[in-house]
Amino acid sequence: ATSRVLDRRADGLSTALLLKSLESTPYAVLSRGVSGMRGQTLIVNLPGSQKAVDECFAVLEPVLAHAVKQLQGRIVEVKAEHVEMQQSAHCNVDEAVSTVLDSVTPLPAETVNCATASVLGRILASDVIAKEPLPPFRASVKDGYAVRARDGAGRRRVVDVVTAGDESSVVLQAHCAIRVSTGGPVPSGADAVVQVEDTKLIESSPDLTKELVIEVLKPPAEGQDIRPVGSDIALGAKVLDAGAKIGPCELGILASIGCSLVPVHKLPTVGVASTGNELMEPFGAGLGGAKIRDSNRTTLLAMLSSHGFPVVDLGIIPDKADCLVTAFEKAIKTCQVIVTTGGVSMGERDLVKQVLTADFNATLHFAQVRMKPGKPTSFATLSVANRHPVLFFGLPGNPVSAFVTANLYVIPACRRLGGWSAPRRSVINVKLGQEIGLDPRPEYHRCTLQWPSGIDADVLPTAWSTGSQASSRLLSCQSASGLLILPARSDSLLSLPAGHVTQCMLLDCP
Ligand SMILES: Nc1nc2c(c(=O)[nH]1)N[C@H]1C(S)=C(S)[C@@H](COP(=O)(O)OP(=O)(O)OC[C@H]3O[C@@H](n4cnc5c(N)ncnc54)[C@H](O)[C@@H]3O)O[C@H]1N2
Ligand code: MOO
Repeated sequence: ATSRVLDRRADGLSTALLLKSLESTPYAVLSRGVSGMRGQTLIVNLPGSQKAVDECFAVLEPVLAHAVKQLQGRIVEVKAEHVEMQQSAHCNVDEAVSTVLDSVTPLPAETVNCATASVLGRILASDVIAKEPLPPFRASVKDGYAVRARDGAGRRRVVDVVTAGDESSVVLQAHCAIRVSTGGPVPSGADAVVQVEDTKLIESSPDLTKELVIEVLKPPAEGQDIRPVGSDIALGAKVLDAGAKIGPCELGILASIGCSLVPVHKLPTVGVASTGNELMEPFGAGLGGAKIRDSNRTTLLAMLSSHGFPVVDLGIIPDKADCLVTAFEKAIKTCQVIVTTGGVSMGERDLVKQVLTADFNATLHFAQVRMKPGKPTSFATLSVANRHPVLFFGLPGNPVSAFVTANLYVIPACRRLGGWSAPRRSVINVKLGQEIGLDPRPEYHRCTLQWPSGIDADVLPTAWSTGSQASSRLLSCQSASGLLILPARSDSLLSLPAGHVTQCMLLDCP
């Protein structure tokens, strides 16, 4: 009977009540209770016995207030509660990175002309097949003489000279030789090249400008010092795999077979904004009042550019909801990734998450990570019609926290969008050069690395702390080549001793 009066069923609620009842009696499977809404009224069927009602009500009670707000359309409060719930759920760094990467798929491919635009660092979206062989002709490996192997050792008449870039019109006859140079074509009729060191000049022209007769000192083998057509790259061979990153050599391979148009994954455009009423432009006039210079935007724009991603400077956004809304609306039009710093912690002006969830209906995936620095790091995705979802990183305002979390989350996410199959930062083992005290949170401790000299494979790089690790002290990142991944302090582990082997995320290589 209840089903007939419901506008909308709430089967999750009925299932939760059923599971509770099943703890007491297997007959609960026979329950026909339903739940749902009619207008602004929540209707719930509870079981018959008083004991069962008590048990089921205990399940209902914690969600009742939230359900009523939802029914009454108090959307802002409902969203704030969602944010709060997600905030209270700390995740660890690995879970957070996985959450980010699991919600990102590579951007589609575009064809780029590498003769006119840079494709360095881009990821190939499909295999590259050679449409030309290399070498395109039989090429000599040596400076010497093209000969017929079956003529053996002995004297040869020099009938022509071919330098690299030239072709000979002469077809080589028995007991003749044609002078060839490294990389030049081997004339037809010849099946071996004898390097000049294995020959002796017997006779020159009277003016000494031409070689007339030489002697081959050792009998040549067929094919000797000749690179057959396609011996380096065969026609139709796969030269680069989909997923390969284009570096200098890959670019050279494309050049060597004349492949100018390459399908690569698009790069995300990353917008970077700083939020905070206290911020002023960094390189402007002198400071006044309680203002500070905005350094985060400079750091993050430089970091993203140095990783090859196109960036948009979204400026400084004041701590006002309508300013954030306007700035995000504009940024969403051009950026696949939006990075803000500041305004994600517990302050009354920390509005970023509320604006994203309440005004943009973004999905907030996490808002707290068990790490130092970077605890209030937030990640949300926004669905946009007919487009890749927009990724939103609300990084903490502290300059070190912003730097570390951008390295940990933003760079891998941008890489995955750009087609990287293994976008995480590289982690290696290092040996501590000094004792390092532990923080109550797992810490990403900035360090310099001293690389071992010599060839002892067992010697690890030695890591040295960059000093005070305060989240506000950007000097701790200066010259840092890695982040030591340190465990949280416990009663039994207050510090790690010098010589301890620990993991280190490398900052100055992939
Ligand atoms: N009650 C609590 N307060 C704070 C908590 C907490 O859990 N409970 N967490 C602390 C942690 S950890 C961090 S990290 C910060 C992050 O807070 P926000 O992301 O909200 O950042 P702001 O409060 O806006 O700024 C923090 C700090 O950084 C300076 N800042 C901000 N933007 C810039 C910039 N673009 N360039 C240079 N410096 C910047 C800002 O002036 C503040 O000093 O919250 C703690 N508080
Ligand atoms: O986590 Mo905060 O980033 O310590 O400073």
